[in-house]
Amino acid sequence: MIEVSNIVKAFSGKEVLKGISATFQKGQTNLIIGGSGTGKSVLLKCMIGLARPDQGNVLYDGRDFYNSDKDTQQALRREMGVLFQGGALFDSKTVEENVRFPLDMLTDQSAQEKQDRVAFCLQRVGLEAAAKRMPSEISGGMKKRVGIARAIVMNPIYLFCDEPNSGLDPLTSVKIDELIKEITEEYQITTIIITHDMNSVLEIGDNITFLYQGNKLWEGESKDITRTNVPELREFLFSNKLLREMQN
Ligand SMILES: Nc1ncnc2c1ncn2[C@@H]1O[C@H](COP(=O)(O)OP(=O)(O)OP(=O)(O)O)[C@@H](O)[C@H]1O
Repeated sequence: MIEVSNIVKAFSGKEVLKGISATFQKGQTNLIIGGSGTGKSVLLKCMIGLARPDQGNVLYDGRDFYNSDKDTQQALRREMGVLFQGGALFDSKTVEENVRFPLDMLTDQSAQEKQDRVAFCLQRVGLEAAAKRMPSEISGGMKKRVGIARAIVMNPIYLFCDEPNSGLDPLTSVKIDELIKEITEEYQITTIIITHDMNSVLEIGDNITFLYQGNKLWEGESKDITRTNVPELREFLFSNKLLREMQN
């Protein structure tokens, strides 16, 4: 479980997060949604230690990230897997080298142990046959799968995904969503996903946090979201034609 409490963050005097509190449960896909520039990525950066909040705390199963010493922060970081927007693969490395990279950097595992773990993760995302290929030789959906395999290679307790569906066709998006949800449930990971994808909101939103101009305006499950009375959330949701038609 991750708890953020009263997170405030400003850049050059402009507050982009105005006191965000939320709880993200283990074994659930927790979505953060909201319009452009509303603070989703900054919140994610505050959670993973890439941007220090001006106020507030981030607790990882009770462990306070910003009030810990450097060694504890380092240990917590190793418990986090991150799927970056666009995949962030190394173009000059093969698929399996990309997945192995965190093991090379952060562990002293033997070559055999690493090979076994990489093979397991590639098999888990259905990419065992692509191990020797270069990122330039695989599709966008496959690249996301490589990113997921790399994000789970260290056996994370917490998984962060920044727009995992960006640039994918609807069918591939659904498959990526299903894979992230399966992995979350199978390994009981606390997963946080930033998304703009309405299908994800409806299909895998165990818990949804809606941000608007740096404030949290709504939190709940996907089954309740379309019945919301929050005007900003309604406007956000029903700018989507399909949802508008479902309403009628
Ligand atoms: N390093 C920074 N320096 C100054 N301003 C920043 C910085 N990072 C983010 N911001 C500002 O903070 C606000 C929130 O940005 P953020 O990237 O969190 O938005 P977002 O909700 O993730 O949007 P999008 O969906 O478009 O990615 C924006 O106004 C952005 O310009």
